[in-house]
Amino acid sequence: MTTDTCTYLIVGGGIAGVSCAQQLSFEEPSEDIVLVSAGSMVLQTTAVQVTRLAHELQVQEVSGHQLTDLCPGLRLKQATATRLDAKDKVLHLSDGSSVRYGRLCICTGGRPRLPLPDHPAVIGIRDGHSVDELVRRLGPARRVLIVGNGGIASELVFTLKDVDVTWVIRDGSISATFVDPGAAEFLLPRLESRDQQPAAADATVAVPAPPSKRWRYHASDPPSSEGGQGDPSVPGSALGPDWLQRLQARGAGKGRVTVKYKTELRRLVNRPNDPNDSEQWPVYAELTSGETIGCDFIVSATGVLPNTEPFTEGTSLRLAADGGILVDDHMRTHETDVYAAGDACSPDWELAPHWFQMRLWSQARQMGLYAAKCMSADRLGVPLLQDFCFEMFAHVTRLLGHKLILLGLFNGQRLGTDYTALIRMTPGVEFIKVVLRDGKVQGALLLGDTDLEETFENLILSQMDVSHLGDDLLSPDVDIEDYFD
Ligand SMILES: Cc1cc2nc3c(=O)[nH]c(=O)nc-3n(C[C@H](O)[C@H](O)[C@H](O)COP(=O)(O)OP(=O)(O)OC[C@H]3O[C@@H](n4cnc5c(N)ncnc54)[C@H](O)[C@@H]3O)c2cc1C
Ligand SMILES: NC(=O)C1=CN([C@@H]2O[C@H](COP(=O)(O)OP(=O)(O)OC[C@H]3O[C@@H](n4cnc5c(N)ncnc54)[C@H](OP(=O)(O)O)[C@@H]3O)[C@@H](O)[C@H]2O)C=CC1
Repeated sequence: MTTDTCTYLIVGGGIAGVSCAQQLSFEEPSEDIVLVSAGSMVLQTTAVQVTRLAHELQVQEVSGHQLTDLCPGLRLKQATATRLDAKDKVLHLSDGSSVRYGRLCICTGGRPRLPLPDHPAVIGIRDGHSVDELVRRLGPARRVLIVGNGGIASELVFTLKDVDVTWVIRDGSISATFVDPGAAEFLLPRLESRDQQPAAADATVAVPAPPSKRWRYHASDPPSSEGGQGDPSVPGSALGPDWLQRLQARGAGKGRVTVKYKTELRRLVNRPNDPNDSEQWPVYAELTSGETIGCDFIVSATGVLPNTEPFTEGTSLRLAADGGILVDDHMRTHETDVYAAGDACSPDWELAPHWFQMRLWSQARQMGLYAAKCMSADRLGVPLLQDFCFEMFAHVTRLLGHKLILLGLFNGQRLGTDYTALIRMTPGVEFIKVVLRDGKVQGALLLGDTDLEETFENLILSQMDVSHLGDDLLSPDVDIEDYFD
C-alpha cells in the first residue's frame, strides 16, 4: 500500500483540526499539509469578537473541497487513523495506506463518557449520528430520563417539547457546570415556562423590567434561598450550534419537566417496583433516592472522554487523569514532533491564574490555531510566546434561552472559600455575579444582555483594586467605566 509524505499532518476534521490546518496553510502556504478526517464533512468556524478574549462562534459543516479550495497547500484524506509509528514518523490509516510526516497534530476530539450501565436504552450525544438516533427515538417517546447537569443536559431539557423529561442531577441546583445555585434559581422560571419562550435567536422580548436586587456573600457563607449563589461506527465531529434545531421531532408525551436533585442513577431494572405506576415502559431506572422511574430511553449527558486510542500503543504519549493527551505550553506531547489540540488534549503547563480548560468550541479553535503557530515556529526555529488567549477563561454561549458570558474564575474555581461574590439580579432579565478576592475581580458570570463583559474582562486582566467602589461595582446607577477612564 502507498505511503504519502507531508510536512504537516493533522488528524481530525473538527474545530481544532480544521483551525490548525487553516492556520498552517496561512503560515506556510508552500508546504505540504495533510488533514486526515474520519468523516467526509469538516467543521469550519467564524469567530465574532465579543471582547478581546471572548468570541461567539458560528460553526458550519463544509465539504473537504470547500476547505481545500481556500487553503493553499492543504490536502484532505478521508480515513481513520489506526496506529502511530512515532519512531519512524508514520501514521497508519484504515484504508491500508500511511502518511509519513514531519510534524503531526492530534485533534481527534472526544466521545461521550458513558458511566451508566451499558444498555441499548442508554445513548450519548456527540455527532450527527447520535442526534439522528435521538430524533428517531423521540418520535414515539412519552418520557425521557436525562442524566448529567452540564451543557448538553441543560440544552436538551430546555429544548425538548411534548415529551416528559425526568432530569437526574447529582447537584442541588440545575446547570451546575456553568452556573451557581443563585443563577440556577434565576433560570428555573425559564425552564418551567419553556413552551412560552421565544426561540433562542430572538429571545429579546420587550418586557417591563422588574426592580433589580443586589447582594454580597462570602464563599464560606452557607447559600441562601434568595440566590446567594456517514458511518455510525466512525467518530464524527462534535456538533455545531444548530444541533438543537435538528431536533424537529417532538415526542408523544405532555412536556413536563421533573428535576431530581442530589440523585444519581443506580441501576436499570426490568420490572417496576412502584405499584402506583400502571404504565409499561421499555426501561426502568432505579435512582439513589430509592425511586424507580420508567421511561422510553435515557440520555447520558455525562461529559467527554478524549479519543486517543490509535496513538497511545507503543508511543511515549502521556495521558492526564481525564484521559487527554498531555501537552506543554507549545502544544507538544511527550513524543517528538507530535502535538495535540482541542478536546483530545489536556494542558500540562503552569496555568495562568484566570484560565482553565473546559472542552468547548472556543478552546478547540484557540488550541488548533495556536498549535499550528507552534508547529511552524518549532520547524523554522523561531521563538513564539504563548498565545494571549490562555491568559483568561472566556466563554460565550446561551443557557436556557439566555445569553451567558463566563469570564475568569466565574464560579470561584481554585479559590476555595476565599472569595466574596457580588450579585445583581433583575428577575427574568439579568443575573450578574462578580467574584472578588482582596478587592480584585477574579471572575464574572453574566446572564442576559448585561453589556458588562468588556468592563469585567479588563478588571480581571488588569487586577485593578476596586475595593473603594464597594457594592457600587454592580450598581445599575453607576457607570463603572467612568471610574477607569
Ligand atoms: C451536543 C454538543 C453540543 C455542544 N455545544 C457546545 C456549545 O454550545 N458551545 C461550546 O463551546 N461547545 C459545545 N460543545 C463542545 C464542542 O463541540 C467541542 O468542545 C469541540 O467541538 C471539540 O472540537 P475538537 O475539534 O477538539 O473535536 P471534535 O469536534 O470531536 O472533532 C474530532 C474529529 O476527529 C475525527 N476523528 C476522531 N478519531 C479519529 C481517528 N482515529 N482518525 C481520524 N479522524 C478521527 C472525528 O471524525 C472528528 O472530525 C458541544 C458538544 C456537543 C457534543
Ligand atoms: N453551551 C455550551 O457551551 C455547551 C457546551 N457543551 C460541552 O460539550 C461537552 C459535553 O457536554 P456534557 O456531556 O453536558 O458534559 P459536561 O462536562 O458539561 O457535564 C457533564 C455532567 O455530567 C455529570 N456526571 C458525570 N458523571 C456522572 C455520573 N456518573 N452520574 C451522574 N452525573 C454525572 C457531571 O457532574 P459532576 O460535575 O458532578 O461530575 C456534569 O454535570 C462538554 O465539554 C461541554 O462543556 C455541551 C453543550 C453545550
